[in-house]
Amino acid sequence: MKIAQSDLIINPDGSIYHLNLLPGDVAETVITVGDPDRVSQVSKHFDTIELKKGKREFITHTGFVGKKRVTVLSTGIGTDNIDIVLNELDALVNIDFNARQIKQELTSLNIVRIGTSGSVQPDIPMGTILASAYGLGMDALMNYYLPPELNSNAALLEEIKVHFKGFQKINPYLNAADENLLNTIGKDLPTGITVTAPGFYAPQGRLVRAQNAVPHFINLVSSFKSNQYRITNLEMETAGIYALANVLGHKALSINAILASRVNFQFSSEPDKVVENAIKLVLERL
Ligand SMILES: O=P(O)(O)O[C@H]1O[C@H](CO)[C@@H](O)[C@H]1O
Ligand SMILES: O=c1cc[nH]c(=O)[nH]1
Repeated sequence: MKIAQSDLIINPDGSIYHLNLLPGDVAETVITVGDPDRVSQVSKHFDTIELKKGKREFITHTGFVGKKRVTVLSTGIGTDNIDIVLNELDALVNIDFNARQIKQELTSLNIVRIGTSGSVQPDIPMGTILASAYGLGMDALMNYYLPPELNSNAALLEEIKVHFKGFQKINPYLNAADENLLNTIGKDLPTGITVTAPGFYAPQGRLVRAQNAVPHFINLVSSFKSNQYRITNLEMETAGIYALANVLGHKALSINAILASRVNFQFSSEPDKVVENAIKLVLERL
């Protein structure tokens, strides 16, 4: 079946609508970062850079790290952007743009997010590099997709729903990291469940001037425990990446540079250093 022009939008130069990339511009290993300025912080470590493209907040550099072709791409903030990035990355490798049809042979991308995040556990201090074993979405993205069959954990999600039962406005979704990426790039790192929030302030329990509808949000989040699992940190993209990667058959891992300690009410005085550590760790382990 042909995919409609309104559903898969291809620019006059043959590039995909938002990412502004041509099929072939994307490597099979894709690093995503939220901040567009972080793209060159990553690609400055590449041995060669073959292309730099961008549109809006979606900046892409593709090049080589040793013999491995790697793309680094900024997503901007939030799972609404993740919807665009994951669908357009998938289309670039799995749709024939001329025929507007799904290819016979599908490509599974390795997608590694390098993001910043806030810890909700006292033993995970600022400066920690943490791998997300699970992404727990508190946003609405996955209300619009059929859930993935792989890498979900229905029993753990049920326990989480019971824990958050007083907070009826959300329909949380839970997806696991790719096991192989977790055991290689995430090797020996602290792990946990990463909560993906639909905002930075009240949706992550911050109080500035507007009053919070969920006043003890950090306590609620940090007190969840089930066997070896607990919620470790808060950010704004991981759960969407894990869920859509699983829906579309890609492999994903999120690496978090912990900049805030929400239990100690502190924010890092050297955020760039922490992010640089996370970038180097990921590139060494690709
Ligand atoms: O540093 P990045 O990757 O943008 O990630 C975190 O930082 C942003 C909020 O400041 C959100 O995108 C959050 O997920
Ligand atoms: O606390 C934090 C820090 C970085 N990014 C977030 O989304 N939250």
